[in-house]
Amino acid sequence: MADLWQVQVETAADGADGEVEETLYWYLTELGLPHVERQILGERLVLRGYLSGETPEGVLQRWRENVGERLSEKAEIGWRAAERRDWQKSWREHWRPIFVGERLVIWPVWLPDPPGDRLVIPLDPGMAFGTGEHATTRLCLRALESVPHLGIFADVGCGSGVLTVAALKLGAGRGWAVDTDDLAVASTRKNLQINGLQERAAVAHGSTEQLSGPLDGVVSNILAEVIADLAPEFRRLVRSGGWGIFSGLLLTQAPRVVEALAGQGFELSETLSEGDWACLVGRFSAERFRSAGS
Ligand SMILES: C[S@@+](CC[C@H](N)C(=O)[O-])C[C@H]1O[C@@H](n2cnc3c(N)ncnc32)[C@H](O)[C@@H]1O
Repeated sequence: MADLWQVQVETAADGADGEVEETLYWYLTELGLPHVERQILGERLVLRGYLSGETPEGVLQRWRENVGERLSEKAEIGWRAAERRDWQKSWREHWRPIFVGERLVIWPVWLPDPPGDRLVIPLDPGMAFGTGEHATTRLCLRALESVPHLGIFADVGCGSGVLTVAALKLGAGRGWAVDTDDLAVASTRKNLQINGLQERAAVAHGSTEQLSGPLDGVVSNILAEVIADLAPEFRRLVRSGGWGIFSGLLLTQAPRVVEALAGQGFELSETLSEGDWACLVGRFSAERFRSAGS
């Protein structure tokens, strides 16, 4: 078994085809790649990421067929066995500080001298998703900045823990972080420790079944279908008037997810977007939920 798989997608670098790049990022995220490196080599754009070596090669083959159905003419797709140290080296070379919203900066923990005029989130995400490189993470961070009272919250699908750490630094009192992936749970614990916040958040393996309310709010950056399926759970957990921030979805998927959430009393106040990605921001209202008879 390979230590890791290095997955690489190559396409024309020509900017007119930004849509191809967006689509490729989407497919890479769906495959579960936590970080995607982007390099321009001459006329070619190369997107590269690393996946657990436990991923069966058949999964990669099926994935290539799916991508090929839409992009066979435009992208070359390949993978090879790689070692953990390849990933560590390339990751440290490529990941840069990421400035988000008005107040935050995500700072690779191994770099010196973070800026003094921002709330710094030193992070070592390891193999977990949540470096700030992906638009959906940045959208959730921007949305968190805008919530006046974060209170007690849950981060469902915490990945590296970046949203949990940010919410606590932005003034939340306490947090719960859950994820179905062991690597993410370990990464969130590590990042809470790096930030000295381990006493203010509880981390558990699993999903919403690990949580009980009432919470002041929930943030969840997963995938459109998962958020729609979890809508009744979010309602169960969040108090009336509490906030909700949901991402991991494309703008085209937003209406379906909004409908599922609205059925649980969620009132959308804003849809943030970056490229094709969307983030839903709103509150859970008691009235509509009760009148729906649930
Ligand atoms: C896109 S990443 C988000 C990571 C981080 N919160 C961020 O915003 O960058 C989604 C995470 O959700 C986790 N996940 C997927 N389905 C889940 C579920 N049903 N319940 C909890 N976590 C889930 C994945 O393991 C992954 O770590």
